[in-house]
Amino acid sequence: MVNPIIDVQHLDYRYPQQAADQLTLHDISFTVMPGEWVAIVGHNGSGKSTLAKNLNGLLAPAAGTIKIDGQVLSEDTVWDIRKEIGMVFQNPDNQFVGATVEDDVAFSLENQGIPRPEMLTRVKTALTQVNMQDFATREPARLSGGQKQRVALAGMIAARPQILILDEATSMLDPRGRQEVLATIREMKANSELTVLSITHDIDEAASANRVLVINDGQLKEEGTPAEIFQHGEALIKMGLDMPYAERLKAALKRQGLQVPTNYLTEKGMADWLWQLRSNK
Ligand SMILES: Nc1ncnc2c1ncn2[C@@H]1O[C@H](COP(=O)(O)OP(=O)(O)OP(=O)(O)O)[C@@H](O)[C@H]1O
Repeated sequence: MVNPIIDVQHLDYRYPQQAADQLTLHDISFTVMPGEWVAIVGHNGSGKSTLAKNLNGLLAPAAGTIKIDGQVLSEDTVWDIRKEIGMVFQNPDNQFVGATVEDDVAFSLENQGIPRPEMLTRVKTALTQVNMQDFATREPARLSGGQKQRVALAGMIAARPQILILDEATSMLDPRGRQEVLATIREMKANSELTVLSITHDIDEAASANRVLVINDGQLKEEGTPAEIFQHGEALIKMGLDMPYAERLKAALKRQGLQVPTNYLTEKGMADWLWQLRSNK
């Protein structure tokens, strides 16, 4: 039997300045299987980043347990567990440690004791995958927000963690840049049993997941496939997601009296359905 790689049970979290009866995360339980891609959505301030920081021990729960790859997260295991988790934040500024882009991407590899020739290959490949190969000798601080996010992602690609947590990690990229990064992550998943947890407002990123968790007011409110979650239409906006174009089109056609498919369709799926409708006339 395969065990979950992430197992969260009855997690409560409170920030130090919060009163004893206040919680930022309340009774959150979920599991993620190895190789799964899970998106976490929810409106601003619902507790998604707080959850991500609990998962790699940056914050310590008030109650509940977190198991990563079978190990209970505690003061004793946190350093081992962090080696398995790569995290990319919305604002990667605080994550840069190297004087140049390539030094920065190499940093975690040096810590892992990877031999230099392999390190150089991995750094180069990772920078090429995120389209930053021409910036290898630049200073990370001088890059744009989107470029910084690409470099932070390259660091994770090179380090090859078992679990990749993306906290709004594509938010500063333009739509094409986001698609490129998502394609890179899909490729990484195809080549290894990478588990991805992505916190996002981006509908395409959420649609790339196998499963979506909806967090509201610090609680896990819903869980389902992207198709199940996207059927909520207008309620998606309350969940912190933008409604996909195909769903907006469906809603508009429905208002015109057309019987539209109830299952979730991509833009291509919607276009195919419209073609079929037209040829059946
Ligand atoms: N360091 C902190 N100290 C105290 N409260 C905090 C701290 N960081 C976040 N919070 C509060 O905890 C709640 C959850 O914040 P969190 O950043 O986890 O939400 P989020 O869902 O990730 O939001 P966003 O989508 O805006 O990133 C918010 O009310 C926030 O104000």
